[in-house]
Amino acid sequence: MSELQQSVIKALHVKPEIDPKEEIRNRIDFMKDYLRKFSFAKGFVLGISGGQDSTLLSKLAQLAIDELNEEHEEESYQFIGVKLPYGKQGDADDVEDAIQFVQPSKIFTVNIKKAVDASDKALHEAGITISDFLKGNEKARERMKAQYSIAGMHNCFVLGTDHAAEAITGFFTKHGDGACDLVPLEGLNKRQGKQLLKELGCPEHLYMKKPTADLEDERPALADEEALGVTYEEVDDYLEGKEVSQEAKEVIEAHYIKTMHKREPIASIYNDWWK
Ligand SMILES: Nc1ncnc2c1ncn2[C@@H]1O[C@H](COP(=O)(O)OP(=O)(O)OC[C@H]2O[C@@H]([n+]3cccc(C(=O)O)c3)[C@H](O)[C@@H]2O)[C@@H](O)[C@H]1O
Ligand SMILES: Nc1ncnc2c1ncn2[C@@H]1O[C@H](COP(=O)(O)OP(=O)(O)OP(=O)(O)O)[C@@H](O)[C@H]1O
Ligand SMILES: [Mg+2]
Repeated sequence: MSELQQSVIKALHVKPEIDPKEEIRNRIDFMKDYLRKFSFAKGFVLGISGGQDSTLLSKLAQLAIDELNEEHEEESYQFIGVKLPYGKQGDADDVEDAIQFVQPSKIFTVNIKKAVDASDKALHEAGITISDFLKGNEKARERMKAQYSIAGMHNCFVLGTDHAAEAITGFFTKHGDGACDLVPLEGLNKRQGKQLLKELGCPEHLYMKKPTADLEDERPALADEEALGVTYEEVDDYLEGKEVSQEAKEVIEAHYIKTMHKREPIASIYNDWWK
């Protein structure tokens, strides 16, 4: 294993093998401990997209909330799941299946289309016509705004689904889905996330579907693997310290280096990661 691969694995806290039950327990306990630490806090908010990561984290969050409510013998804590479609969502049925599986304490629906289109129009009027790709990042940031408003009104924290297989490629929108208060899935790769969902009894189709950011109008449901130019099998192998093809290694490491700014503290005269 190269020095870079070793340092990536260490920085992203990935284990070559996991005990799914233990990972579930530790991550639920982390969320419970965090809420106990801040007495004003009453729960968590997370967008439910119908994809693997938000299904997993929503389920863990709801389990944490259920345990806290049971321990306090009152229903004072809540997990708020948020549907955040841009217009009509292609995989809306999967959102309903995820909700059925999680049984969130509360659900809100915020359609982000009007806000994103208004922002697009305002920029256009200012002489800036954004690309479809950048409009995708606006969708992610609009979702972030809605989640923070809901969290602010309910004394809740915003959860983020970032995990090792996403962090390594920096495949998230800076200050969009990358903005959050807690990252309980940190350290897991994509196949380990699947192991946890299987252990939790999740319907298989929710974790066997192709991961997609689904941000672009012109390429709906574009598979992450196509956008990244590498498969999650290869990314996961790399993160577990296994051999991957030279081509995959180059693609992964190029993403890692290019997106360093998303994982490090914001550049300033008091840090030197960027030098
Ligand atoms: N070296 C550097 N130091 C400091 N800042 C740097 C920088 N390089 C770029 N930047 C800044 O970062 C910006 C680019 O970063 P960012 O705005 O994030 O945009 P960018 O990384 O270009 O795009 C986000 C990518 O994440 C994907 N994504 C987004 C959301 C969700 C998911 C998903 O899987 O669900 C995937 C999306 O499909 C796209 O491929 C630049 O405009 C610049 O402001
Ligand atoms: N349409 C949506 N509705 C609600 N939340 C969304 C939506 N799209 C994205 N999000 C939020 O942004 C996060 C990042 O999206 P991402 O695609 O990485 O995760 P996912 O959809 O849960 O899983 P997968 O990677 O398998 O597609 C989601 O976990 C979710 O919290
Ligand atoms: Mg998705």
